[in-house]
Amino acid sequence: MKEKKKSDVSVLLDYAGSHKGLTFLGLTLSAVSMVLSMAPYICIWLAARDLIAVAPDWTQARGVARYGWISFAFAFAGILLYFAGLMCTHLAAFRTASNIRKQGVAHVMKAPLGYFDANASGLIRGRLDAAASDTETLLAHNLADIVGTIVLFIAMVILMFVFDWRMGIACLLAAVISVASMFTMMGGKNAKIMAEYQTAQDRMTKAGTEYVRGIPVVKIFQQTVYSFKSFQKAIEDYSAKAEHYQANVCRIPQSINLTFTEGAFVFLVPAALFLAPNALKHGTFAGFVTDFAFYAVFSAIISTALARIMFASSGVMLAGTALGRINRVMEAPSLKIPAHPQTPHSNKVEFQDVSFTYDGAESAALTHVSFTAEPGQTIALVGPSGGGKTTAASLIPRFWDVTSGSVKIGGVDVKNMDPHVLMDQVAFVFQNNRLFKASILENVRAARPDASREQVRAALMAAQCQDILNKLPDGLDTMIGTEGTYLSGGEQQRIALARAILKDAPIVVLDEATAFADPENEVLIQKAFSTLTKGRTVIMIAHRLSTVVGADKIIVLNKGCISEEGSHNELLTSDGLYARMWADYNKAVQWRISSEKEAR
Ligand SMILES: Nc1ncnc2c1ncn2[C@@H]1O[C@H](COP(=O)(O)OP(=O)(O)OP(=O)(O)O)[C@@H](O)[C@H]1O
Repeated sequence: MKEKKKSDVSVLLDYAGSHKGLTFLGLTLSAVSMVLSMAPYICIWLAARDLIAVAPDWTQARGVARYGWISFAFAFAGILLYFAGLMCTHLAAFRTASNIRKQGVAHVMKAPLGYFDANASGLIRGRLDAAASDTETLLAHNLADIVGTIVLFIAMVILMFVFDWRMGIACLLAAVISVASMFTMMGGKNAKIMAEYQTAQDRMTKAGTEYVRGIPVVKIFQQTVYSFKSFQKAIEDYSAKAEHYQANVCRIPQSINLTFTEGAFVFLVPAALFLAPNALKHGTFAGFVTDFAFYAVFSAIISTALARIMFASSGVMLAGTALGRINRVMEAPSLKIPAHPQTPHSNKVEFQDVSFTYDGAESAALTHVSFTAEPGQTIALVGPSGGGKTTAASLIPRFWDVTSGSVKIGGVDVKNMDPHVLMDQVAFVFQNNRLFKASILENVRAARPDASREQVRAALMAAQCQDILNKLPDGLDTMIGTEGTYLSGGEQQRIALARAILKDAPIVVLDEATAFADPENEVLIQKAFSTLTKGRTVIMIAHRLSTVVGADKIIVLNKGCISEEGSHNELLTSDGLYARMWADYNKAVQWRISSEKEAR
């Protein structure tokens, strides 16, 4: 049997968990308060009827004051229940929104790290935050208003038809036209247009963020916003989608709605005139006027109710698109966790016939790559740009999972290891070191939260960071990135090396990027490297060939394949790609030395 598709609201209510009942309680209270809110209108009508009946001797109308009190009591009770209902729906809405945020973050945490390359964490957070707040409005206000108004409508229809079904129809006709015009805005083609409009808004926000990030480049090259084609296109696209949405979805229904909401009694006067002769024949003029007053008063409630529905229905649409955004976060792929994790027997790292293609890429980034790093060995990955070095290194911590073949640590496929054990086994130092806006202590301690201050200090010393600590005002407790405390690229890298040293993992994956370091920094970084790599299995991505001369094995990756492998001397003898790269590298070094000499 085909499974019935759940409505957006019930999917959202599932996020409320144990607070779902509170939402229903809030909705019930809101519905009851709406029914009670009709009482003052009925009392006004009853008072008007009594007054008209005894006119012009008003003193005869003894019940009027009583109606006033009853009306007050019902209005007061209605307001109290409405507030109690709102308290319930608000509590449930806050919990639902926080559950959405928590579940979204928890789900994304299970995604492979590579997922964050294509989905910036800021964007995911922004998407979740905005979607959660949109649902908050629906669950806290809109839903209660919709349920309450529907109940109010039903009660009104019953009441009106009990009095005079013809006047009832006249009264409701305007309402039906209004509601029908509004419903044409929802669902089908219009929901698609609304979703496109929201997506265009998302895209513009994303492109705006990229533009702000790229402002330095724009300024340096004296460009204008128009040089940021994607941002310009996103703005134009958003503007077109917004106009399309206004023109095709909103304009006509909202005009009809406004006309009939404000003029809910347009059909009432003709109906009254039509029914007047017969009514006057069987009753008094006073009775006829009173009945007309009843419907005139109720048409005012219809206007209020319609305005409420109109406001609330936009909340439903907004929540529908918000749910779409939440679903996109929830669709993030999860890292497959083994049911029976295996423990590695050693620190050997093996690539066995590994091929890997990025999602959506036309060609493979790695093809049939096999190599082994024995425990304690240093393996250098070298090769032209785009050869696959970073990709190969990223497969060890499961940034991505191999397309075919296997990556093993100590004889166990990384896919069969407990992810926590995998992370404990391997320390990473990437080019983009990602220091947080926090103290140096906290930055280094991120690798091992239970480490003492002394252990952190020792790791910093081993990573040659003495000079950094000496020059900073608060030493270990200096906040990085605030009040002018900024570190150079080389200094940041040494802090990141301290973090890896503190982690004390038996396997180290290192993206050696000293290109931006000055000679002094470079010497210190090299010393920190040798401390970090001593006695460990090291996979090193090398950009500068001087650092790989001492490696146990050099793997030359070109266009995703291993084109050569061996020690430095072996590769020079075989006179292939590596030998050419080495010659080029030496030429570049010679050129630098001679230009520096000339400059002096
Ligand atoms: N996230 C990604 N999505 C799709 N393709 C990618 C992605 N990252 C890298 N690639 C592609 O995979 C191939 C290998 O890239 P990789 O970054 O591993 O090379 P590399 O040898 O580390 O290069 P470099 O020395 O310039 O850092 C390249 O063709 C690259 O365009």
